[in-house]
Amino acid sequence: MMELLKVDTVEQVMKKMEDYFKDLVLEGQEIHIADALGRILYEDVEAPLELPEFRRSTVDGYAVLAKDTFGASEGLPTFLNNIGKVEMGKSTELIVNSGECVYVPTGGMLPSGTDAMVMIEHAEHLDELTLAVYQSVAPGENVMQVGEDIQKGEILLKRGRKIKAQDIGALAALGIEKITVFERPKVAVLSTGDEIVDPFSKVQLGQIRDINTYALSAMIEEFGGEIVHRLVIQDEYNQLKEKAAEVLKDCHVLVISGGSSVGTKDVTAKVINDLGTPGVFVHGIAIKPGKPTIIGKTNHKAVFGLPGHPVSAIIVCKVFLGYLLDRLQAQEAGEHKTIYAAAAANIHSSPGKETYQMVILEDQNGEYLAKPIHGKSGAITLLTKAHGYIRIDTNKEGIEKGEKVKVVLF
Ligand SMILES: Nc1nc2c(c(=O)[nH]1)N[C@H]1C(S)=C(S)[C@@H](COP(=O)(O)OP(=O)(O)OC[C@H]3O[C@@H](n4cnc5c(N)ncnc54)[C@H](O)[C@@H]3O)O[C@H]1N2
Ligand code: MOO
Repeated sequence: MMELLKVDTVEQVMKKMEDYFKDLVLEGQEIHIADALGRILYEDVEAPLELPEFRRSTVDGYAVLAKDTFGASEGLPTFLNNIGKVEMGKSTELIVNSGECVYVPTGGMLPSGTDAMVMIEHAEHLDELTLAVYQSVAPGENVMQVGEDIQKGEILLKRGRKIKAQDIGALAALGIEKITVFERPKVAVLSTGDEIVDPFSKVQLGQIRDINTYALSAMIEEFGGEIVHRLVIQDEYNQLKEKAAEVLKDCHVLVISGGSSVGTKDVTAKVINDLGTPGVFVHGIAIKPGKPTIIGKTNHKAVFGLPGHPVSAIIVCKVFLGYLLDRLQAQEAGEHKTIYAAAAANIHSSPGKETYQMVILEDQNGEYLAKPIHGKSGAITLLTKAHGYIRIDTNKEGIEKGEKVKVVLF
C-alpha cells in the first residue's frame, strides 16, 4: 500500500522550522541609502548628531524676545528696532537685546538673545528701523529648538525595520550615507513536471504553461528574497537531484514545486532526503489547500517541496516560506496586512485541517463584508479574484454569516 502522509499541524510546523533552521542566518551588507528602499536593517541606526543643529525659524518673520511682545495687539502694537537680518544657509553672530528684532526667513537661524518668531503678517515696518508688532508671541513660538527633531545618540531606526521613503530622508538629514541591511535571502525556484512548459512557447494540448516559477518568484521577491535560479525540469529523480544539488550551492532556500504528493512520479521528498542531512522533517500539513507540503533541510539550507497545484503552491509559499523569510530577516513573522470584516455567508471548513478560505471584500456602508469564493486548487484566477483569505482554525467547524473574521490581504 502507498505510504500515507503523516501530517503536522501548522503550529508543529512553525515550531519545527524554528528548531531546524536555527543555524540558517543571513549576513549584513553595507549599502548606500539611495538603494535602501524596502531593504531590512541589520542593526540599529543611532543619530550621530542632533537635529536641528541650530535653532530654526518655522516662519518668515522677525526674531524677538517674546516678553517684549506681551500685550501687543492691533490697537496697541509694540515697537521694536530692526537691527538686521539673517541670511538663509548662513550662521549669524548678531546679538539681540530687549527692544530689538532681526528678520529671519523660514528655516533660518535665530540670533542669540531671541526666543520666538513673529510672522511678517503680524508686523509692519513704519520706517527703515522701526517695526510695529501687532500680536504677542510666547517663548519658543514658531521656533524649532536644537535637538527637537532627534537627539544625538537616540535610536532612529531599529534592526528589522523595512526601510521606507521617509527613513531615507531622515538618514540623509543626519548625514548617514551608508547603512547595513540584511543580505537578501537567495532563493532558487524549481518546478517539476513533464507537462510543464515555457508559457511563451508553442504549447501542445495536454501541456501546461508554467505558472508556479513565475508566481512563486514574484511572491518571494515581495518577501525580500532574491531569485538566483528559476527553472522547469522533468519529473525524473536523477535530473531533479542533479539540478537541485547544483542550485543549492548558490542559495539559502530551495523551493521545488510539484511532485510533493504520493504518486509514483512524485520524487521531491526522496531527492531532498538524498541531498543531505537531516532531510525531510515535514511531509504533510493539516491545511487546506496544501496538505502534501514538504519541508526539509540539507547541508544548512532550507528546502521546500510545494504542491504543484498553483493555488496550493502560492498559499503555502505565503504562509510557510513567508514565515521563514520573515524570521531570517528579523521580521515579526506573520505580520501581514490584515483587516476585520463580517462574513457575508456561512463558510464551511475541513475538520482537522486549518482552512484558508479565499474571500472578496465588499464595502457595505463603511463596513467590510467578506464574501467567500470557491475554486479548485488548479484554478489560478481564484487568487486573482480574491482580495485575501480567512484562516479557519482546525478545531472550528466553520464560520457563521455575520461573524467577525480577520482577513489576511494579498
Ligand atoms: N492520491 C492522492 N492524490 C493526490 C493527493 C493525495 O493526497 N492523494 N493530494 C492532492 C493534492 S491536495 C495536491 S495539492 C496535489 C499535489 O500534487 P504534487 O505536488 O505532486 O504536484 P503535481 O502532481 O506535480 O502537480 C499537481 C498539478 O499542478 C500542476 N502544476 C504543477 N506545476 C505547475 C506549474 N509550474 N505551473 C502550472 N501548473 C503546475 C500540474 O500540472 C498538476 O495538474 O496532489 C493531489 N493528488
Ligand atoms: O493541497 Mo491540495 O491543494 O488541497 O489541492
